[in-house]
Amino acid sequence: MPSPRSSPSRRAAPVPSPSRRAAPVPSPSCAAVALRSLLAADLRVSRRLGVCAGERSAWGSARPLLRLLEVSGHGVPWLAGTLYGLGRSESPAGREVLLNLLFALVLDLVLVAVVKGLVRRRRPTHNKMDMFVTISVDKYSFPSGHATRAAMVCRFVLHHLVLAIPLRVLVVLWAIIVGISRVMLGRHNVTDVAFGFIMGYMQYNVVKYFWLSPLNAPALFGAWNQ
Ligand SMILES: CC(C)=CCC/C(C)=C/COP(=O)(O)O
Repeated sequence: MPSPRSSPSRRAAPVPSPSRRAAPVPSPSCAAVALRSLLAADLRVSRRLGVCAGERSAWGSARPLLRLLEVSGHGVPWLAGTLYGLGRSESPAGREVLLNLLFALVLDLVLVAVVKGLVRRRRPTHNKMDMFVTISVDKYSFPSGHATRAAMVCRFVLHHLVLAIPLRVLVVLWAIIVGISRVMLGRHNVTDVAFGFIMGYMQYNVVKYFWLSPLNAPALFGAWNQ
């Protein structure tokens, strides 16, 4: 006996009333598709370029050298060196430059922490978290703090130090290599470093705009010059 359930009339799907039909899924915008493709390509390329991500990686033997570069662009040596220079400086002009460099370095740390905290992009999965002195937001990778610092310091040094051409070239090369090494070490994706360079470059404009001098911060410089 066929069960009543299998009768064709009972199995026909009910036609939903117009008000109960599922809402159409909005198709992603062109910008969203482009962004998703860019990020997917970024992850793929960055993984390939992470050739020093571990001792056993393709270029693992170069890792100690790249970690040295990592320290050269780290906030601690830059802050410590600037404070030391400020303590030793005997010329008002030198003190002015170093005080503004200190302001630039602190501004960089704050802005990078804010953006990292907002974006919360995780570091690449192939990164080994064995970095020299980090703060809590450094578990995030966007933007690269080394890239922002390198670009900003590079502009700062080129504007305020009188250097021979070979040294100027060396400063620019250092900034570029610090950025590239972040991807090779597996610390960052390419877009973290690219955005970091742009952000650091623009941060220098902020430092230039708010340049501290005896004219606009007489109390600061007056206290120092006594
Ligand atoms: C603790 C201090 C003073 C600075 C932290 C510097 C640091 C670890 C930045 C992270 O750089 P990346 O974003 O390039 O990995």
